[in-house]
Amino acid sequence: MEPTIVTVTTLNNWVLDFAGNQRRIIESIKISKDVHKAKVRIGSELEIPGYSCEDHFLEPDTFFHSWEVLAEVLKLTKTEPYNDILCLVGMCINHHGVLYNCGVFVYNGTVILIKPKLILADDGNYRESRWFTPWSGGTMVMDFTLPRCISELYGQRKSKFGNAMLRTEEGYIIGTECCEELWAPIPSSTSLFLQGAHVVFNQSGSHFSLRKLEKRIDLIKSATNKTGGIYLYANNRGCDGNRMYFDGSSMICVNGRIVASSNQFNLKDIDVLSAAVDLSSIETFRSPANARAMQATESVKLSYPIIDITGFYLLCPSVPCITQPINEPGLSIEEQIAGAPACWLWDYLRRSGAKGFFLPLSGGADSASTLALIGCMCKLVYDSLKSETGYNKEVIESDLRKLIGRLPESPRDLASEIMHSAYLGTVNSSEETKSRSRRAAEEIGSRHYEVVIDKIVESFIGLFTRLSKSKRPEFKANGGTWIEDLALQNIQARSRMIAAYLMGQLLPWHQNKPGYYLILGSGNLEEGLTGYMTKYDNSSADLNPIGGISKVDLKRFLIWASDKLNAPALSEIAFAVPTAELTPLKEGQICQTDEAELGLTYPEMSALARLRKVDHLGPLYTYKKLLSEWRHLSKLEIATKVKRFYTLYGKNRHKMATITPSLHVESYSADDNRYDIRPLFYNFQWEMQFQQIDEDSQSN
Ligand SMILES: Nc1ncnc2c1ncn2[C@@H]1O[C@H](COP(=O)(O)OP(=O)(O)OC[C@H]2O[C@@H]([n+]3cccc(C(=O)O)c3)[C@H](O)[C@@H]2O)[C@@H](O)[C@H]1O
Ligand SMILES: Nc1ncnc2c1ncn2[C@@H]1O[C@H](COP(=O)(O)OP(=O)(O)OP(=O)(O)O)[C@@H](O)[C@H]1O
Ligand SMILES: NC(=O)CC[C@H](N)C(=O)O
Repeated sequence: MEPTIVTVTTLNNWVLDFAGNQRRIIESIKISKDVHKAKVRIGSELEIPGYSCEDHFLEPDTFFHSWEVLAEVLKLTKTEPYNDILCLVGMCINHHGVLYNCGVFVYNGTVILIKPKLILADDGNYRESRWFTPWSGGTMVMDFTLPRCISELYGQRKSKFGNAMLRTEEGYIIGTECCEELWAPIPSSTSLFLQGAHVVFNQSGSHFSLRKLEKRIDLIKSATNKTGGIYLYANNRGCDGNRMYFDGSSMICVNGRIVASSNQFNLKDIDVLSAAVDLSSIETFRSPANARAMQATESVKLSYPIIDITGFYLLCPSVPCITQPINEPGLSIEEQIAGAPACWLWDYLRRSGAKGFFLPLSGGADSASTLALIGCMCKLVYDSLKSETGYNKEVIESDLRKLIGRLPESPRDLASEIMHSAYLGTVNSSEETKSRSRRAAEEIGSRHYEVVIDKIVESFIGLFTRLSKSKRPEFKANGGTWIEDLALQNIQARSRMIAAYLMGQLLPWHQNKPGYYLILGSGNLEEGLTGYMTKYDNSSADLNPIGGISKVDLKRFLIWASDKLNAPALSEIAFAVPTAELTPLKEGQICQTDEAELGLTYPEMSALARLRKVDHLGPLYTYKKLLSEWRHLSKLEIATKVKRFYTLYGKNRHKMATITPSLHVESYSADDNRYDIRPLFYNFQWEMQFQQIDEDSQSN
């Protein structure tokens, strides 16, 4: 047996919060040593400045403060009791005027090696090459002159910079790769392991998206299941100031099997994962694998430079037992939909300085889902308050005291302080939705109000009739045109948002609290894509927790949440027919339903949206693909649905410019600002595209 103890840290860091990030990094090193007696501590990608700094990576301040934080790490690890632990820290570094995304190896107060990222992440949400350059110096290592704040500490003037591996006193070889390098067809870790690395680290900034963890686990396991070795994967966690949620799930893997994993969703600011691993198991795994050996001997031509870590022994001879493999982590879709937004909302709330949320609650599935997510957040906060210890408990307690002035006695108690909702009814609203809205709010614990907004709407219409010399717009049901009908719908919806901002501002004052409440919007992903919402109503809240989630998944989530939160009204809402309630009721009954107005069902929209964004198909190729997928429909029916979708999408794309910021969840997200980068307006006649669809669908 050749045992050692390693730790992988998952920190909830925040962009440019250098003081906070420093506290968390320092504390994580202390825990690694004090609690876990570890020989190795690795942190995530860009943990010092925070992953999502974006154009702040162009500011010299970001680099300057990052070095200052690294100086504190050097001071901590220079002497007893926090020396003799190899640390890998993530930060940005300017070398000869080129900006690199780097991992910095530190041992006993010395910078041993700076390893720049070799392959940058540039797809989907990522745009790293806007700021950084990938290292293209191959296996070259150069001298790096350390800045004065480092050299003044202990006199180290130079360090190594480049693509190298490290060697311990016993001869164990250590390498590292950075996030995207694992996602490439030939990961850097493969050549590191083939060239003899025993342990490879991965520093990641990998965001949550539904069903993505499975792919990540496959990649992590595949890093060692053919080459053998120990793989330490450290990811960020939390909302670091943007639309993404970094979902932790840091892992330790030995010869293709996961031996430890941190949670995907929790509220720990500092999460240190450790494992006792047997280094001798690598040789026994490797030696029978001839194919590996053949490629290993071939790969020596690449020949990484090796840097010795003087005085560092990786072995911990007194480890009593080795950590055993665990089941692969994985949560249901419902748990993922609850987990990511709940954590993201808590980070957003505590970091924004707001005192709570205000939600226009219609009694429909979208706003009820938003309410349920707040319910899940309150439960998570309360459960964490009870279960956490030490640093993490102190942080949760301090955040709660700042937010509500005390510690809550239950999730509902917390909700009653921070969650506020209102049914904003008009003559077009029904008793059913009003009652469902009230009951759902009560069950979650939201302070609920019932407000009638007819007078506001009427005064807007009055404003126009004075101008139009009494020419009064009418609903279509009352003999008006579509133009009149839409204008009358839109003014109701838009008035709601204005009323919501008024309530979000004045309710805290009325409740003798300082501050303001964040206005929550509740447009689902398909509504955003097709523009089935009113511009400057739902497009203009402060944040929208469900904007990246499909209505199909939201329904499943509501039924699940109804059970978990003991809130029966949520499941009643999930089974109700979605309706905007913006047009007159017929004999007290709803006559406007979403799917009938749109001419598409929500599952159909979800499928079309996936083909547009994930498969990158335009109208004609979408139609062609669906001919084989939707065998239950005729050519003509498919053509009509594809054209309807693309007409709505093309006509309403402009609404994405003012869309409420939402958490990134689904791979076919339509968030124009960061993820779905496309024009603001189209010729939505799609002349050539639709003509070809027509020719084909009308032929035999
Ligand atoms: N190319 C372009 N670039 C920039 N802006 C453009 C534009 N084209 C129109 N616009 C602007 O957009 C406006 C039209 O958009 P908008 O005001 O949203 O109005 P619009 O899209 O016409 O109507 C909203 C639709 O959403 C439906 N809906 C469904 C469910 C719920 C709700 C709800 O609100 O609760 C609403 C409602 O039934 C209606 O069909 C135009 O009046 C114009 O100001
Ligand atoms: N009567 C209402 N009271 C308060 N808010 C409302 C009311 N009607 C609409 N809203 C707000 O406008 C948003 C958009 O309405 P929409 O009809 O699209 O969603 P919904 O009613 O929540 O769900 P569904 O589409 O499933 O009926 C709602 O999510 C809600 O925030
Ligand atoms: N930061 C990165 O390199 C991201 C890599 C990867 N594509 C992911 O989504 O996790």
